[in-house]
Amino acid sequence: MINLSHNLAANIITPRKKDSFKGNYGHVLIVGGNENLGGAVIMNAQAAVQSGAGLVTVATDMSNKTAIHARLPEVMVMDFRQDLTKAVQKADVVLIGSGLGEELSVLQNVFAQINAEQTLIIDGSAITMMAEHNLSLPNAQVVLTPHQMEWQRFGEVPIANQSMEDANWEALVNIKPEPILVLKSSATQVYLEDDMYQLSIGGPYQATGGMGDTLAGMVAGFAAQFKPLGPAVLAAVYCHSAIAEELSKKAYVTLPSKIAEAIPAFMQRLAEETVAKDPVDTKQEE
Ligand SMILES: NC(=O)C1=CN([C@@H]2O[C@H](COP(=O)(O)OP(=O)(O)OC[C@H]3O[C@@H](n4cnc5c(N)ncnc54)[C@H](O)[C@@H]3O)[C@@H](O)[C@H]2O)[C@@H](O)CC1
Ligand SMILES: Nc1ncnc2c1ncn2[C@@H]1O[C@H](COP(=O)(O)OP(=O)(O)O)[C@@H](O)[C@H]1O
Ligand SMILES: [Mg+2]
Repeated sequence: MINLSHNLAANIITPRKKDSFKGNYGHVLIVGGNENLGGAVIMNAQAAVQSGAGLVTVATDMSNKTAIHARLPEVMVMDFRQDLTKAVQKADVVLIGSGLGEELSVLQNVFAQINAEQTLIIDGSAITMMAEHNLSLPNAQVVLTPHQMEWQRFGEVPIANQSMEDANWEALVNIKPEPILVLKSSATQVYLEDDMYQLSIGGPYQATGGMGDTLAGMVAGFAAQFKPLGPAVLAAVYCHSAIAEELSKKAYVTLPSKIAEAIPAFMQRLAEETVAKDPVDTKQEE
């Protein structure tokens, strides 16, 4: 077990190169939000944009379009019931499942289009549908972000056993291709290659709807910009709870949208630590 520490995040969030443009920071496609759960994709998208993804497109139920545009003018919107072939092809990272409800054909279409080089983050309703319909993972770089009930459904590990590392590894052995597992709870664990990382920050001020949707958007935004994928996921998980913990000093609950608003300033502080540690290198990049 490795403590998911500040340094793991600080090492990956580095200053941006002066001659870069949006194409260097990845295109995220978010697929989710049925007619009742559009807020989930707004929270995904807000977190992905604030994390610094170069471009963000949301494929969703069209009843969500005006709300998304009103909240997030940075984001492009399309109907998740149209052919998603081109949209998936253009994406570096696809996040599917937050607020997706029971839109099985949307899930199957994305699974059919994704390729082995792309990152696929699977959250919320997509995990529940995979369990209900016995779907396998597609061939992609997969990150699963279940809460405890979703992991019980898909990984078939009873919630009571999920604090036991071995029980989760046993379930992971049977899942191909091997995903990165972010098992969310009051003591979130990340299973990555042969290691389990334990988050020791965060708290019950995070127990509010949309908190996981915000995390999923951060994972997508970080995965779009920072390589390799594993450390990017760890950094997103750490920053999400570190921001919440900071906000909790002055707030009884830390709303997901407030966490998203605080992401750029928090990332800037971590990037400045890189400059302080390595001033010569950074100067050469200017
Ligand atoms: N504003 C929105 O549009 C929101 C949309 N949401 C979406 O709604 C869909 C359903 O997700 P839900 O998680 O609400 O419903 P689920 O039915 O998938 O999970 C909730 C059930 O799991 C149980 N549970 C046990 N341990 C838990 C744990 N550690 N964390 C959470 N639940 C635990 C709860 O008691 C409850 O019975 C997802 O796609 C999700 O992304 C939610 O994120 C809430 C906000
Ligand atoms: N008591 C708690 N302590 C720390 N983190 C918590 C606590 N309760 C919830 N969280 C965090 O909030 C998020 C909840 O995710 P999830 O249940 O998927 O939310 P939603 O689907 O409503 O967006 C996870 O990141 C989880 O770790
Ligand atoms: Mg969730």
